[in-house]
Amino acid sequence: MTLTPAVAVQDLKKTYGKVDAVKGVSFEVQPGEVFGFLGPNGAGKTTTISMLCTLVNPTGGSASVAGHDVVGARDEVRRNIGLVFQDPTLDGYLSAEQNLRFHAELYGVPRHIVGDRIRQVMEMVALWDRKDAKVMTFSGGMKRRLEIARGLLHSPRVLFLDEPTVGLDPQTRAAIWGYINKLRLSEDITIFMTTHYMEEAEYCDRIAIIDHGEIVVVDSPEALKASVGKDRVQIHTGDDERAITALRQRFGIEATVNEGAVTFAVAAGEEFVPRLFAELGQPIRSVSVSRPSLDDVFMSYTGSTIRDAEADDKNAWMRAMVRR
Ligand SMILES: Nc1ncnc2c1ncn2[C@@H]1O[C@H](COP(=O)(O)OP(=O)(O)OP(=O)(O)O)[C@@H](O)[C@H]1O
Repeated sequence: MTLTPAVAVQDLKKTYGKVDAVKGVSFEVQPGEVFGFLGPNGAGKTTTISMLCTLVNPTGGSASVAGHDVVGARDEVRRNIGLVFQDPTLDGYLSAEQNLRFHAELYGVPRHIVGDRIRQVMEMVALWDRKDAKVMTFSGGMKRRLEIARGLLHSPRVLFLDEPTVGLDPQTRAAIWGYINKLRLSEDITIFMTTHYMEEAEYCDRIAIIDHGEIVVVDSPEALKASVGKDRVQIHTGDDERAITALRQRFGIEATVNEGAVTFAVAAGEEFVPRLFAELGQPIRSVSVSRPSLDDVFMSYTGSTIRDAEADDKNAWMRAMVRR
């Protein structure tokens, strides 16, 4: 038996005037998966998620969510999805519980189960003891947790999270991920999320790397890291310039100075270290070898780091502003 994919996307496109925000992406998400879109600001993540949630009309291609077409069956799609977007849409003057009741009514959650369901989702994000407090008194992290609870209230098949932890401190981000992981165990749900944080992409079953409106590669974080095929070696030396020249001349390796250490990529890093000590001809004070990170994956598939890609996007935007 083949299951209907939770999300199926075929050559999906979105053009805003002259900007090709999404240039024909195709992928499938299986039921129960946590699937992430990883890419720098401006890569087209929000535009894609907005098309899947029926908030933006595609320019071309097709997509279905929980088996329903995002253009032809918008109401069915909406009934089957939960949304947590970057900008909070809670009513600060209402209590946490009132916000959820309002949403339950909007989504037609049957009256006789609303009370229990509200308690269940609020307990999941550890907010039940704050149910009567006005949302305006909540911290950013509490609001995001409440939004996740609200997104789950009507038991959606697919939960869409657009940058669920952006702007939150590391501790709160870790807590949000704790809730998301708990959620996978307790609810029969598929999670589709976007992020530009490498550490977050690690939590996903599979990720699609998206850059300039195109999917560059889709796979599990482990498989992607293995595909880079090289380890990262960092050495502390007495003279970085000389070490870099020696690496180039003796091994044909291009190294750079990164985080205060001479850094380069090489296959089977641990086996390379003894050769390095024997043949470099320069004093080495310390050495570390690490497996490739998702940063290295992004770099190897796109040719730049995610931070540099974001800086370029910001610069392009600033140039456009200056030209106006
Ligand atoms: N409503 C719009 N009108 C015009 N251009 C848009 C609109 N929405 C997005 N864009 C452009 O489409 C491109 C993709 O934007 P999108 O918001 O999807 O990227 P993103 O990867 O989600 O980045 P971020 O994380 O910053 O939201 C960008 O160049 C953006 O300026």
